[in-house]
Amino acid sequence: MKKGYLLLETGEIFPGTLIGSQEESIGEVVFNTSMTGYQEIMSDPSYAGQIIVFCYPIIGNYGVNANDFEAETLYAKGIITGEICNAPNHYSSQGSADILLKGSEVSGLTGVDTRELVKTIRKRGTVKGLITSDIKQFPTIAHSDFLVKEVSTSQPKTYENPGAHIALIDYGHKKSILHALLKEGCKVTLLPYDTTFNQVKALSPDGVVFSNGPGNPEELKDHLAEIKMISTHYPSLGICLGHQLIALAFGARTQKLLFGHRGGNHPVKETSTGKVFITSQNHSYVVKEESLDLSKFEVLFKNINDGTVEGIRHRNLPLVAVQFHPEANPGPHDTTYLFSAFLKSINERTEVMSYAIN
Ligand SMILES: NC(=O)CC[C@H](N)C(=O)O
Repeated sequence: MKKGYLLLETGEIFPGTLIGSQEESIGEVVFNTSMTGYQEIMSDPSYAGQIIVFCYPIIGNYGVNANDFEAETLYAKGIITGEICNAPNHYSSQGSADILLKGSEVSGLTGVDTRELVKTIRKRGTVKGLITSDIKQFPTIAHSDFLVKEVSTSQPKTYENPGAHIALIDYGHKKSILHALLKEGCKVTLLPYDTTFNQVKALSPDGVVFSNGPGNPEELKDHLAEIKMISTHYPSLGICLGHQLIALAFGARTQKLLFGHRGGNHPVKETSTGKVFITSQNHSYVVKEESLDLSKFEVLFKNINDGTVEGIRHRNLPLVAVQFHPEANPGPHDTTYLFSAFLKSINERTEVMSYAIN
């Protein structure tokens, strides 16, 4: 048991015991309030560059297994827990969370006062942190926010199925998004983040999904013109980073929240009906409502806790984008209907429809 620390760039020090690779690691410290789903959270590529603090006091009690990964590897920079369970008990368990961290070369810290740490982040906002075995000066390392390239597929990959053909633009997709589309019977072609309109056109897909992903959406500003062309010409669904990119592409702006929304029980309200859905979320940035062109878009969902934009719909195009994760995993399945609604919008699209570029 090796003693370690989480040093925050704002000066606070949180002692604990090193777990996982036990290596020194620096990242943006964010917290997740989900009570379950630690394996899916740890393997969600949207956490690239971040150190995840689990608010739930014990992590690892039901182990990890081959089916619950959201990506091939873990991209997070570290894991912080109150307690980690090294004797998991579940019929599907194939190993412990600590062994997974070690095998994936991800560092971590357990035995940390996560309540105090979360209160600190809520006060300070998201800050950088260093997992280390000794207390030292906080390093000044140039930090890149352009993480999408690291987590996106480098080559197109096709998953055959008899249904509608969906191009899934991969900014660091969670496998659950791919699986939700395959479950709808779709053929899916996974495409690199920098795929152009002409490359999409060459595939003649029936629709396009813009995936989740890590970092600041503004880092992808060079791709916005292509994103606008693609989402103007094909029925499109944006999820999380994909939602932010669509909003930016149509001239809106994004801003960083003080400490983001990460958890499995974020309530959102459908503005047209007042109906509330409980959603899974993981994001730092939001679309600024006042920057949306309301003659072209309507706000489809709003977060009940802080009133931020959780979804938008184009008034004339079959284009919907949501800030939360309809694919869940972890989290409630209240909004999985958005995938079938997307497929419906594709099937109802008639040949004569032609969309003017907005
Ligand atoms: N899950 C995501 O796609 C996250 C989007 C973006 N990186 C954010 O933090 O807001």
